[in-house]
Amino acid sequence: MAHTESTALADVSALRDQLDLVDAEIRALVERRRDLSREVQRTRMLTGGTRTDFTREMRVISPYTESFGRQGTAIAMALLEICRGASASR
Ligand SMILES: O=C(O)C(=O)C[C@]1(C(=O)O)C=C[C@@H](O)C=C1
Repeated sequence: MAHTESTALADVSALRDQLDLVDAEIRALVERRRDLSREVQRTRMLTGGTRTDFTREMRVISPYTESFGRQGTAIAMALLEICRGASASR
């Protein structure tokens, strides 16, 4: 059955509501990831280690690249930057 224009607009609106919910879930997951990541970083630094572990970062990035290609790499790198904090330099 063909959609009328108003039905199509209502469908788009309902789908956008779902997208908004998914985006909110993603932001909550990023915050949770950041908290866990900072706990690991704090623990490592308390025992004399560095804030960053680039070998681990490569392992974090790899599955994102496998799933989403170049954009996956970019997502993973942005996530790591958020989780490290802007001031992290080592
Ligand atoms: O897994 C660690 O060792 C972390 O410190 C967490 C994390 C991450 O957010 O995934 C953050 C910084 C490190 O450079 C590597 C990974």
